[in-house]
Amino acid sequence: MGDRLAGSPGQRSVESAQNPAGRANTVKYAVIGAGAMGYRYGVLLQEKAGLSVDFIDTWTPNLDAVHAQHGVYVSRDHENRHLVPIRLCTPEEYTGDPDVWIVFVKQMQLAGVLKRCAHLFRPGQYVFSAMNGMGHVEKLQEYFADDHLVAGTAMIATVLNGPGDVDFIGASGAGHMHMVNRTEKPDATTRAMVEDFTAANLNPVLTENFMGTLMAKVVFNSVVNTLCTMFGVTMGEFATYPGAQDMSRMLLDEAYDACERDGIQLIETRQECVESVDFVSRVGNPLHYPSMYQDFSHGRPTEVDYINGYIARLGRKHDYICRLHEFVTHQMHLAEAMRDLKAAGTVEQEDPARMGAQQAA
Ligand SMILES: CC(C)(CO)[C@@H](O)C(=O)[O-]
Repeated sequence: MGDRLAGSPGQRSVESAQNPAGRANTVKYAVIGAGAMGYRYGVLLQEKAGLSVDFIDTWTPNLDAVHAQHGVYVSRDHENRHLVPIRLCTPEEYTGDPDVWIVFVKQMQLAGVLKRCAHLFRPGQYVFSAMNGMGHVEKLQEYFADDHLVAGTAMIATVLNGPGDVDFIGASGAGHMHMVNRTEKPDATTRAMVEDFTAANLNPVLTENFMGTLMAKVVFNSVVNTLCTMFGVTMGEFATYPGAQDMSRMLLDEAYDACERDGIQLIETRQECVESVDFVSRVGNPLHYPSMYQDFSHGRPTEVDYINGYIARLGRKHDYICRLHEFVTHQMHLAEAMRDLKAAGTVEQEDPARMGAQQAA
């Protein structure tokens, strides 16, 4: 274990020692992006796997809250809210040299955050990210070589209640994730990460199909994230609609057609994906509002361009027009635009009295 990060040029050697959880493992992690998923990965690696984890963030209210309360408040399914001490600072304040960076930043903020962290990146360090959507890999490649880049997906629901306050949705050990090397060739460090993520109860599955793994999650999110957000419903509420599976199948078929034209072999069949959307919505996370809804309801831009929009662009690349995904992308942007107009007071709020008068007329 001690030499698992040593070996090839530019790689580092990590001393073998027992960590507090009694495992022979001294990999140091640092999380960039202390939001919902960043907290979930970092806190679980720290608490369950007993590993050293630092957190870096750029959102001042989050930094202020964590410093004032000396940690992050963690709940599970809205219960058992307790304080977990963590080390959190800005990229400019950070002086550590982790072995593996874990990156969870919103797609549209990633380039700026990586630029602020650039002085911290050193040869030999690995990067891992399981962000929603597609667009992050190219940005990470600007700083990390392909043989030090591990991507992934997380079927793990988490909500940031506010600065320094996170809610892990689902029972301990519920949910799972996939990991895949950019080179599609797992190495010793990747296997060590799998071991750490397993100890952290994140249930990782290692694959050797880069695009097929990442796109399987993008197509999943292209259904539940976008539809739940547009209609302001939980995943469970969506699944109760009798036409939910038909809608899933329509969006998924088009997404699979685009992927196939690009030579991407998804790790799930179309039918498995329809069933996965249904199962995760109905059984896995019925009470969860997907992360896109959390952005939308807090007045932030959504990641739709990196999910449905990405699928649509993939199709266009092969002269295949994903009409549903293009339309849904527009609808989501329309919803964002109308939300912003209402917030700015330039669109009349619904007036029940006026509505009644119109109906009577
Ligand atoms: C839908 C989801 C819960 C799947 O893990 C997650 O991707 C999310 O909230 O965006």
